[in-house]
Amino acid sequence: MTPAVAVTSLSREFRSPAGSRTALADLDLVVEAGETHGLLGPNGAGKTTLVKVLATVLLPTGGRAEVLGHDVVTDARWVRRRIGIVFGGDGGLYTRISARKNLLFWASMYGLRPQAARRRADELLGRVGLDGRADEPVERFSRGMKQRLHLARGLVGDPRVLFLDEPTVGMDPVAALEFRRLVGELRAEGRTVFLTTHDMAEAEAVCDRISLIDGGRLLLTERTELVGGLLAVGDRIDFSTADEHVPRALRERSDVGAVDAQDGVDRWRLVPAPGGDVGELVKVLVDAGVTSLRTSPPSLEEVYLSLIGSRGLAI
Ligand SMILES: Nc1ncnc2c1ncn2[C@@H]1O[C@H](COP(=O)(O)OP(=O)(O)OP(=O)(O)O)[C@@H](O)[C@H]1O
Repeated sequence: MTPAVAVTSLSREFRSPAGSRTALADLDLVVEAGETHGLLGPNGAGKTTLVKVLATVLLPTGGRAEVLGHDVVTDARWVRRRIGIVFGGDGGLYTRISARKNLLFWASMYGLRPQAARRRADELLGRVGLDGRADEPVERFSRGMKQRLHLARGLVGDPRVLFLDEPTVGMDPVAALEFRRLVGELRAEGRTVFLTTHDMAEAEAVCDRISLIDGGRLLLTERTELVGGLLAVGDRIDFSTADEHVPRALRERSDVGAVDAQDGVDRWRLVPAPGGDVGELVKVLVDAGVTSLRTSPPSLEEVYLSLIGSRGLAI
């Protein structure tokens, strides 16, 4: 099947009198059709630039990018008709008019007749939970409500591929949860969702695969559930004990990397040292009388911090 996104040796330089800056450097990436793919990376990594190139908003300076098998430069019109774009902020929304009128306007831009446009607007307003405020000017909306309207706008053209740049910034936890449900629905409808996020829990919850980029280069692409296995350390072991000698004694062992107190009464987390045998450590813990043992692979956040580390602060 033709991939939703295929990027080959893609580069993008920004030139200015002060010098040139490489936002994307020789990037290769494939996003399969129907996949929900998350793009992670520190500030300035090139995430927005990549999404803009794929969405035909920005021209690449080298390499090639295709959406659904069509070149984003030479076939930009074809691509535009099949994608939806959701960028955060106020841009792209007409704030003096209502949410409904915004959607009707965008529906007319996609060539929908008035009746079909009204139906689409109603359906989308309900889908993003704005039906109760549909006729208020957007300038009265909170940031999260504007973000939800952006989402609705991105869906007006019934896109096969949806690009979302930081889609849940400004959403409250309930709206963010609703957003995850919505992404699940879009996925079930066979749409491809390509999203950038700084929210690791969100990426873990909604993405089939994750790509990590830094300095305009691709560091890795992996299935979300396998990302934890990329760290050359064993599973974490969570346990409960009221006996403070237990964590202290564990820290003395050469096969233990760290033992840290966790949220909750008498909860601890043991991280094995590289090469530490998780099975052996579990036995040690059982013999020490701990309770509520649970092992889990390293989280996406741990992998991210381990791979990107303090580079995330050096833009
Ligand atoms: N219009 C522009 N002119 C000059 N440099 C730019 C422009 N847009 C982006 N850049 C530079 O390109 C690099 C990548 O920026 P980009 O916005 O793609 O990063 P990002 O990964 O989306 O970051 P963030 O997580 O902060 O949103 C940065 O160094 C940025 O300063």
